[in-house]
Amino acid sequence: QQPQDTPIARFQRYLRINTAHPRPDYSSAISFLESQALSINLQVKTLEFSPGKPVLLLTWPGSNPSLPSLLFNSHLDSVPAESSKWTHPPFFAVRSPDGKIFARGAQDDKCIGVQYLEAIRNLKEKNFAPVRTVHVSYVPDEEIGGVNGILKFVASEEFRKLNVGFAMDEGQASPGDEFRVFYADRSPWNLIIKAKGMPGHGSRMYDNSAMENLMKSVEIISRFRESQFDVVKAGEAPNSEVVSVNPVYVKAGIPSPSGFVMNMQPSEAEAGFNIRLPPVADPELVRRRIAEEWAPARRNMTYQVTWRRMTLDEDCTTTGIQVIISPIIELGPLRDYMGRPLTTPTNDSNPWWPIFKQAITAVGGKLAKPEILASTTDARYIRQLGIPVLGFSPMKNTPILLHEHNEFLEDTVYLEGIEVYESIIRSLSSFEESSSY
Ligand SMILES: CSCC[C@H](NC=O)C(=O)O
Ligand SMILES: [Zn+2]
Ligand SMILES: [Zn+2]
Repeated sequence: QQPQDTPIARFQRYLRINTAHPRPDYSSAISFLESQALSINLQVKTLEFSPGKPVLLLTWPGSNPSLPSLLFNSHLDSVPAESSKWTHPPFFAVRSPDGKIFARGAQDDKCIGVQYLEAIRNLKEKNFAPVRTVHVSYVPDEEIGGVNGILKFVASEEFRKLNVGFAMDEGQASPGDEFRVFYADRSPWNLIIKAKGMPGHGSRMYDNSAMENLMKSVEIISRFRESQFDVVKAGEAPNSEVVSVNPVYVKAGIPSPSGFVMNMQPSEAEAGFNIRLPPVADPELVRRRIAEEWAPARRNMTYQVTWRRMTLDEDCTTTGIQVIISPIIELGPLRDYMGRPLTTPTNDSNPWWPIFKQAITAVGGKLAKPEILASTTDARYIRQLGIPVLGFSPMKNTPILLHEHNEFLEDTVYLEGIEVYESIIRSLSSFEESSSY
C-alpha cells in the first residue's frame, strides 16, 4: 500500500480540503469523494439545486431494490477556523505522535463522510452484498442552515425516488466509553429585541431610556437562562432538554470618529440571542414569554423571532403578533409550528432501532441512553418527511470539540468508527422486512 492509500491518509486528504465558510471549496471536496466512490464502484451522481452548491449522491444498489433504501448523510461544509489560535494549521490535518489528527472538520463531520466510504470498501472486499439499496449523500451548507443544501435535496423529485426508509446523520463525540445516539435536534430561534427611548444628556438620571429598558430585559433573560441552567447543573435534565438562551450581540451607542459619543444616552439599543428549543418545550409559551416579559411594549420594546420552517421559503419571522410566512413547498404536514422539533422513536415501535442497537453491540460497542442533540443538524429536514433518522458519530473517549479551536480525532477512534459503520451498514441493509415505520 502506498502511504497515500491508507484509511488515515484518505481521511487526511479530505480534511485538507478547505470547506470552511464563508468560502467552502465544494468542488474539490466533491472531486475527492467522487474519485473515492468510483474506486469502489459506487454509482455517482452530482445534483445542483442551487448554483455552486452541489449535492453528491452515491449509490450501492441492493439485491431487492423494491425495499425502502438507507441513506447515510453528512455535510461537506465546516465552520471557520481562526488559524492563529490553533496549535497546528486547521487544514493541514497534522497527526501528532500520539495519534491525534488535528483539523477543522475532524469531528464535525468529515470523519463520518469518509468512514461511510471505508466501511463500504471493506464490506465489498468481504463480498458482502446488501439487500436494501444504500445511498450516501454529501450536502453543502449545513452550518448555515441547509436551505440551499439538504432542504432543496429532500424537497426534490430525485430524493422522493430514492424511497428512503431510514437515514443516519451526524451526532456528537462522547467523552465516555459509550457511543451516543440522537433522536431529535433542538430547534434554533434567533431573537432580536430592540428598545427605544428619548435620548438625553449623559449626566441625567431619567426613566425609560433605551439602554435602561434593554438592560432590564437582559437581566430578565439572564435570570431565565440561569433557571434553565440550574436544572442542568442539578442534574435534573441534560443540557439539550432545557430551553437555552445565549446573548450573541449587543448594539447601542452613537458612533463618533473616536469611538462613541460619551455624553449622550442613545435613543435605540438592541441585543441578539440564540435560543434553542427542545421538543418538550411549547413554542407558543416561549413566544409569549418573549412578548410579555423579555420585550414588552410597555417598556418601549419590540422583538423579532426568526426560526426556520421545514419548507423552501424564507425564514419565518414573528414580529409582535404577526407571523410572516410564505410557503413554497410543504414537506409534509405542518408539525413544526414555530420549529417544534420532530423525534425518531428509540423503541421497538421503530423497527430500525433494534437493528441499529444490535449492530453496535455486535462490534462490542455500548450505547448510551438516546439523547436529544443540543445543536441542530440536517436530520431535522429528513425527519420532516416522516423518515426516521438517528444522529450518530462513532467517537467515544473523545472530547467534544465541534466548532472549537484544535478540533481533533484520534486515529484509533477513527479506525474503530469504520468497523462500527461496517456493522451498521451490514445489519441495516440486510433487514428484509418491508414493514414500514
Ligand atoms: C440555524 S441552522 C444552524 C445549524 C447549526 N448546525 C451546527 O452547528 C447550528 O447552529 O446548530
Ligand atoms: Zn455538523
Ligand atoms: Zn457544526
